[in-house]
Amino acid sequence: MISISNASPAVAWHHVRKSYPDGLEALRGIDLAVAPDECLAILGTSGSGKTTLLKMVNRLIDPTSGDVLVRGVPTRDWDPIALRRSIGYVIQDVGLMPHMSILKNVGLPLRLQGRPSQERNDEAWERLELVGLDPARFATLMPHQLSGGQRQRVGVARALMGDPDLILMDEPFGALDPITRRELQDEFRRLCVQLQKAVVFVTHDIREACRVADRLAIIDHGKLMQLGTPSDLIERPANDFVRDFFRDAEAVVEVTPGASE
Ligand SMILES: Nc1ncnc2c1ncn2[C@@H]1O[C@H](COP(=O)(O)OP(=O)(O)OP(=O)(O)O)[C@@H](O)[C@H]1O
Repeated sequence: MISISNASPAVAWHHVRKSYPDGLEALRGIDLAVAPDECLAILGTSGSGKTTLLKMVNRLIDPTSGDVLVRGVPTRDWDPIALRRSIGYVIQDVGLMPHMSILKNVGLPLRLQGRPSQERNDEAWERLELVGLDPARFATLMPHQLSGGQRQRVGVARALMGDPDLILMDEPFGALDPITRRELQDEFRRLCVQLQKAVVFVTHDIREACRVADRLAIIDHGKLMQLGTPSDLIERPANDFVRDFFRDAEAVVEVTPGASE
């Protein structure tokens, strides 16, 4: 599924460093690239710099030095609003507008682009179908009438509005029970294969990363420890940190789409 060699990256981090004003070095020289049809998981322990890395893509955070390129253009040359509107973004608590129907919530990105309501509603209807929510039932419901898993699907539907070629997700399945979480992970994996978009997602759950992503970037204390497919990392860990991360590798391999390829 990955075509890294013959396609320019959807996102690339070049020598990226980030120091916060209190002196903390959150990222210490990251080089990483995501192919246009690749799902990359950024994995690491709490505080390792995952979210900082992700938020640089849509310019919620700028690097202290180095470059982040989106579609070949450094983020500092992108207008932040135009950049954000061109990228789908899914966050853990989804952030739905409580007083808007599900259809209107999903249609919001197109509303911000000033697109007519019929067009917004038609596309939102299609996106709900795509994420497995029957629009005839869900379109008119309000967010509080949905379960956590259903709200998460709405978040994914909204991120797909306008057909972005790049989607960012920060712990998208974090707040769900294990069964719903697994179901959504599998469905999201199917969507990734079907839609062939660049997806970058942050998680600290190794099983989730192996289940959903093509490649994993393991970071620790702001440094890239290893980048590779799940089977690369399991079979050839670059160091003890990565080996420890995969301590229960046998169980991980069982759930790994790429591990047996
Ligand atoms: N605005 C800030 N000011 C100072 N330090 C910050 C700021 N934002 C993040 N940090 C620090 O940078 C480091 C990396 O944070 P980041 O949120 O990227 O980690 P993470 O890997 O996503 O963690 P988690 O899994 O717990 O969300 C942490 O030590 C954090 O405290």
